Amino acid sequence: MAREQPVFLTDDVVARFLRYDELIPRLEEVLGKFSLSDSTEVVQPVRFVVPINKHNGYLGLMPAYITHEDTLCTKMVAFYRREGNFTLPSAQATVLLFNPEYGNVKAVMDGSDITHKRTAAVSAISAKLLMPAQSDILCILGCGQQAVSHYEILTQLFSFKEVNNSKVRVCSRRLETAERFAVNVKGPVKIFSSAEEAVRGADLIITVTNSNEPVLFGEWVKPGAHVAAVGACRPDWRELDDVLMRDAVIYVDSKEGAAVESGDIILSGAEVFAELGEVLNGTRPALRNKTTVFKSLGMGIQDAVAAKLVFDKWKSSQ
Ligand SMILES: NC(=O)C1=CN([C@@H]2O[C@H](COP(=O)(O)OP(=O)(O)OC[C@H]3O[C@@H](n4cnc5c(N)ncnc54)[C@H](O)[C@@H]3O)[C@@H](O)[C@H]2O)C=CC1
Ligand SMILES: O=C(O)C1=NCCCC1
Repeated sequence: MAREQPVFLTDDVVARFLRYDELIPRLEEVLGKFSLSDSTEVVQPVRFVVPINKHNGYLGLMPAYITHEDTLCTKMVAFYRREGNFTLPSAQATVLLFNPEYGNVKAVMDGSDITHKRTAAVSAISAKLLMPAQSDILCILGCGQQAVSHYEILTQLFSFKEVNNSKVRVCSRRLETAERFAVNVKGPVKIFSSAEEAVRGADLIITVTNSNEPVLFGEWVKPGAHVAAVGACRPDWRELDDVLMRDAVIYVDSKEGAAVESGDIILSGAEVFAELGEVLNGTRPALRNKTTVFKSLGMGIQDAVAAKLVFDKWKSSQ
């Protein structure tokens, strides 16, 4: 039998088929299974990272196999720490979806939309479980690609109050990035030039910066608030200071990943309380009344469920 050639799904096709309402339950299911102590269902090594020193970047390889869906997948993502007017986004991702029985590639997909949506969706799951029951104010630090997807899903799922003519506070290192963000998103934002002013009083704080030093300080954070910290994905990078890491209850996506990749965890010496998946599968509690941090690093299984969803929907549309 002749082998079928892989299909290439461009970013706009992926974006058309990837919907948050279908993605979120699949992420919840796979994260829950990943965090079961005897899980053999979900196989995912810690990301393998190759430094690209000459260009201040990294290439991350993110394979995963999910038995219950029979999904074999890997994402390759190159990411860069740089500021200024580069023509391309600071992360470039490609996803390969395999036929698990024979190992041939079924689909090659642009991984940008998958990366933006699955990361924001996982932060939204953390917010659903861990932010205060009455959460009025959302603050986003960083105004790049991830800030846009986080704004989209968080304002869709939760109703933040109109405070000073704005539901969402944002602050970025450069004012022009924040202004571009405000034009791009569909909805009101209030731009702050001081991160401290943006953060004080917020119930839900998202850090989506490419900083390698703290941008969020425990002293500014309202007791009981929830922080989803998405940047600082290298062992020597920080977004959060030691005070916040010491005082908050810390959740992560993967304990194994956090111990190797998260500068906020490694350098602060903070203890991890639980994986988000343990809350989802009922083995650890969601301490919503405390100040909580969800340290997100990104996982291959998140890309795998998203890629399978896209491929199945694309296939049935043919
Ligand atoms: N946890 C996860 O699953 C994932 C994490 N990431 C990480 O999330 C971060 C954001 O990703 P993108 O939005 O794609 O990057 P981006 O390069 O599009 O945006 C980064 C933003 O951070 C801002 N920034 C830098 N330093 C700042 C500071 N001190 N205060 C306020 N803003 C500051 C920049 O001005 C820029 O607006 C990156 O670190 C990336 O590596 C990306 C994908 C998945
Ligand atoms: O999970 C991902 O995808 C990424 N994580 C950290 C760095 C950029 C991409």
